[in-house]
Amino acid sequence: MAAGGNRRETFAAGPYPGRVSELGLDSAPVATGQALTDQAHPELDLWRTLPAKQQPNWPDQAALRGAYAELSALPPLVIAPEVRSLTERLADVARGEAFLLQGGDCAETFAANTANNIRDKVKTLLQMAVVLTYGASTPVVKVARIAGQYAKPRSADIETSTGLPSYRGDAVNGLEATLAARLPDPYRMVSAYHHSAAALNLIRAFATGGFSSLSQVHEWNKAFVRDSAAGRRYELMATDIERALAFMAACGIDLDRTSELGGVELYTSHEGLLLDYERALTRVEESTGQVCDLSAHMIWIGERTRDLDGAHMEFLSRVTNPIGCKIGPKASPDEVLAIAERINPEHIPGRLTLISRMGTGRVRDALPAVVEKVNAAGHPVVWACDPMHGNTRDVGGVKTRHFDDVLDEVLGFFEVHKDLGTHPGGLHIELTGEDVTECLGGGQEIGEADLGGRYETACDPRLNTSQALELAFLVAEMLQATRSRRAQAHTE
Ligand SMILES: O=C[C@H](O)[C@H](O)COP(=O)(O)O
Ligand SMILES: C=C(OP(=O)(O)O)C(=O)O
Ligand SMILES: [Mn+2]
Repeated sequence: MAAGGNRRETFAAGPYPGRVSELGLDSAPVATGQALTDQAHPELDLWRTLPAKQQPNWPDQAALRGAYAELSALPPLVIAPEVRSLTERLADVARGEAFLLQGGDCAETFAANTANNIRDKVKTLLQMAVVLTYGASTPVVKVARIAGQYAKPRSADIETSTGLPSYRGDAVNGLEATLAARLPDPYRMVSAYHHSAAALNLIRAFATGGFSSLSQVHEWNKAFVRDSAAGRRYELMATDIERALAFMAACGIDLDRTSELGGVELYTSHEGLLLDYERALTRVEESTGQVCDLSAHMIWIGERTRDLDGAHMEFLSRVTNPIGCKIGPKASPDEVLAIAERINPEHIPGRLTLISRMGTGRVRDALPAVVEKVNAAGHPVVWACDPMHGNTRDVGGVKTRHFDDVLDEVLGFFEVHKDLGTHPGGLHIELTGEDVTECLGGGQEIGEADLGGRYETACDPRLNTSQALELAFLVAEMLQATRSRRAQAHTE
């Protein structure tokens, strides 16, 4: 590929108007902190020559270069061996030997990046994971949307209600409804890095301390089942889990030791939207030469930026992290196969997770052809279901989702995989550990009139703790059914 030649071309689109050379991308040595291009790895900057959707219009290009230089010099947030171990875990999912649980905020904010919020989110995710582990009788790979989910793609550049530029995540601009707050500031990417580092520090402590031991997480689940009307429906399964744990303890398994490694494995993820941020935190491992985006373990490409000839696909195809790609109802089977070929030409199991987000009305008719096509080509993908983004609705100007729609899309996803004999590999959920009132329904029967109570999201409506746990219990039942069907087929 004529990398050098391409970089001198005029940008077709994207955040940098003018020629690359005018920005000093191809001349200044990296060490000065002025360059945006790594002279040793020009292929990692090829994306700059392609149209990049959903990038902020940074008003100050010098500030962008400054922020980029600062980020490039900072230590990575995660390390390459962790990234590789997540790929291995996801390979287990692709083989049908594990289940993926990915969840967290739609948009993290700096203000909500507090110890309690982080604790409660991690707690909810771990509680869901224990229930799902029981349902699936396989390990659950836990990946949080946390410590970096600070950039948002938006439908409109201008917010209708205020006439202001849309909020694009705390890494870009502020949520406050003033023109000054909504102006993109590249140094917010540096703040996002520091907030991510602080969150990760706490998450790592939670993961290794007694906080996340199996018996502790089960105690929380017992409290949910005992103390809430929504939880009481799941008493039977909670009792079964209790029995299973008692059996393990009787066998001498220490439930307070969270794993052989002495800690629960919790990985981080976010949408790889801001390519300058992702590029600045992409590093080449000295010992292996492996290129990793060390801003998180897993990075996903959104529904709005997954164009095959776009900058996101170009850049993220070059990092070796596990990559997710959102697949909406309009994606054709050929297009999805092309995405698989592009991201994972070597068919590495665990490298690619296809996250369908079709909507409850479409999943049953749109997903089968996609799964069949990718499967027939022998791609070892993880099939995950995001039952949130295809089910957003407007109720009196408030964005919400109904629990029944969320559940029905998951049900449809399981039905499709059952019919095709493929593994319904995972769930991708927007959730919080707080008792918010952003999604309708669930055992608490949140109604339209309740939405105003605690509607706190900076972007999309999230399941609250109770709704998230209910979903886990219901999906665990679906997984149990899948398991007994498999066992039956085995004996026939
Ligand atoms: O999280 C996903 C998208 O950023 C979000 O759904 C876009 O929302 P919008 O349609 O309000 O811009
Ligand atoms: C933007 C998101 O989803 P999608 O790309 O599927 O719309 C998201 O996951 O927050
Ligand atoms: Mn969202």
